[in-house]
Amino acid sequence: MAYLSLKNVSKIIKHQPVLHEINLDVEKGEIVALAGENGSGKTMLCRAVLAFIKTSGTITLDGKKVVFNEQLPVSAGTIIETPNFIPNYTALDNLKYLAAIRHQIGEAEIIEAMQVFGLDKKKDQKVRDFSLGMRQKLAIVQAFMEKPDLLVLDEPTNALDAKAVGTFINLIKQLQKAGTTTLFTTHDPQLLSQLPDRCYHLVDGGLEA
Ligand SMILES: Nc1ncnc2c1ncn2[C@@H]1O[C@H](COP(=O)(O)OP(=O)(O)OP(=O)(O)O)[C@@H](O)[C@H]1O
Repeated sequence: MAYLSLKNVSKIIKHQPVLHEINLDVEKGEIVALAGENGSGKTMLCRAVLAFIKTSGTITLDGKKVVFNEQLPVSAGTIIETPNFIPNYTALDNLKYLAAIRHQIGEAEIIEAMQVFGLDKKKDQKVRDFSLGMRQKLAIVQAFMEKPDLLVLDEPTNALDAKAVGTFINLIKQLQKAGTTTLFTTHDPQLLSQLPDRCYHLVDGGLEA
């Protein structure tokens, strides 16, 4: 069985099908991209995999069922839409606050993760003074800093400059070598051509290879 498996996953909101009979298998360590027009269902699909929304059909991770609103069977790092940080906290304190939920990593590991985008130099700056791109980099750092088994990243390179997109591509490929599985959405043709092992298009809630 595939590491991440979706079987006939559908979601209807207000009589409108937003996900339609989605079947998708992702092997452990694969990098899979979801592309598609605005409103085609990419974010919904990410939310379904993360158990944030109730769907019909079956989603499994590592052979275990994903159940709405319950803890996922594997560790997951996520970016879903606009990253939410506490504006009056520094970048480092925001990450420490998040890391305190699982108690898996300490300050040294957090700062090491921040170094990927050079954010260690900005660690004592309050997030309210961060640019959009800096916030996005911080969102990527919070997603991978605990080295989760699965990354589900909704438009991870939004607001990133070309150099930072390159850094992101290298990062995800490095994590892949360590066994991380990544599902991400994007509108960025550069990212689509350079990063994923496989790419799917969503059209009106349906998946096309
Ligand atoms: N709370 C909601 N109530 C009703 N419809 C919703 C709700 N949230 C999302 N939708 C609808 O679900 C569909 C899929 O939305 P989704 O956010 O997954 O699109 P997307 O592919 O991520 O788009 P984008 O590229 O703009 O981020 C859209 O038609 C949207 O209007």
